[in-house]
Amino acid sequence: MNPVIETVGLKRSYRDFDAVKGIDFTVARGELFALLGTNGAGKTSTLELLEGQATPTGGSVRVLGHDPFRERSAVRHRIGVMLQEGGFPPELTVLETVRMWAGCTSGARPADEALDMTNLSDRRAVRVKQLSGGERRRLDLSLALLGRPEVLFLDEPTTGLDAQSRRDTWELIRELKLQGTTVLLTTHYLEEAEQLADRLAIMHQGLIATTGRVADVVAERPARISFRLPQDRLLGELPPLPAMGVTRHETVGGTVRLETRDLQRTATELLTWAHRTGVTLHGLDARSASLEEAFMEIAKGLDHEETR
Ligand SMILES: Nc1ncnc2c1ncn2[C@@H]1O[C@H](COP(=O)(O)OP(=O)(O)OP(=O)(O)O)[C@@H](O)[C@H]1O
Repeated sequence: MNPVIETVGLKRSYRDFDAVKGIDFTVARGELFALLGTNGAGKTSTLELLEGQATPTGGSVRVLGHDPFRERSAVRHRIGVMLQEGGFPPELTVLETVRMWAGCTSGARPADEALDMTNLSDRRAVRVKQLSGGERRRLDLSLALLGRPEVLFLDEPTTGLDAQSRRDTWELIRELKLQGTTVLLTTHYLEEAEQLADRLAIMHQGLIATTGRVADVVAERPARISFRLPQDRLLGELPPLPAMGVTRHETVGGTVRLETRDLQRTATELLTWAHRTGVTLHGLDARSASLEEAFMEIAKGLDHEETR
């Protein structure tokens, strides 16, 4: 089946600065794809190309089988866009804003329905300038949903939302997905990507550093074990670390940190040794890699490569 979104060698430059340096990805119908990345990685620049707000410097982008910039009229009414900054007239009320937007949207949902979806119904008479930052984000989302879009572009949709509103928004996004909406989302909240994304890409300095399902991206990273040995014990007393499956180790401020690709084996051997020798491992902690670690390592690792 044809992908709903497809980029091939996509590039975007601002004068002589290359913000997006050639990226390839596809998003299938009904999928939620998350674009993550460090500040300035090129997420918004990419999103704007997908939304048809700008034309690529190189490569190509197709949305619903069309060039979103040149064939804007074929795409515009089938997509919903939530920008980072909505920029609404500050004097209009919430309801007036939604009605105004609905007037420019073919087949729009009733204004009340759109406000209900983002829990803004009780703020309908409030002027936009009086809304809190989080309420304004929810108004942005209501407007993006007005035209019942097949494809939804969400640029940091939950920035500034409190924990409850964030979870409500996640629930709404899940419901939209269940109804078949394809979603492309950028976020700085790794938990958001873990909760929602079918697949994700981590961008760094204009390139995709890694992409795949959350589990696949995390599986590329080592698990970690940390503990403190009693003062009269040395790390050298443990069985040979490579034989325990340890791929890297360090001791920082008395805490031993081990990395392993086989958490069960390394943890078992460590605990067996501790039991046999009667050693207490203080502050013992063992955990699989998280998306956050994958993210940090990518940002750190690529910076090292660049400064080499
Ligand atoms: N209009 C512009 N002119 C010049 N440089 C720009 C312009 N817009 C963006 N940039 C630069 O392009 C790079 C990518 O910006 P972009 O906003 O796409 O990053 P981002 O990944 O969305 O960042 P953030 O997470 O901070 O929102 C940044 O270095 C930014 O300064």
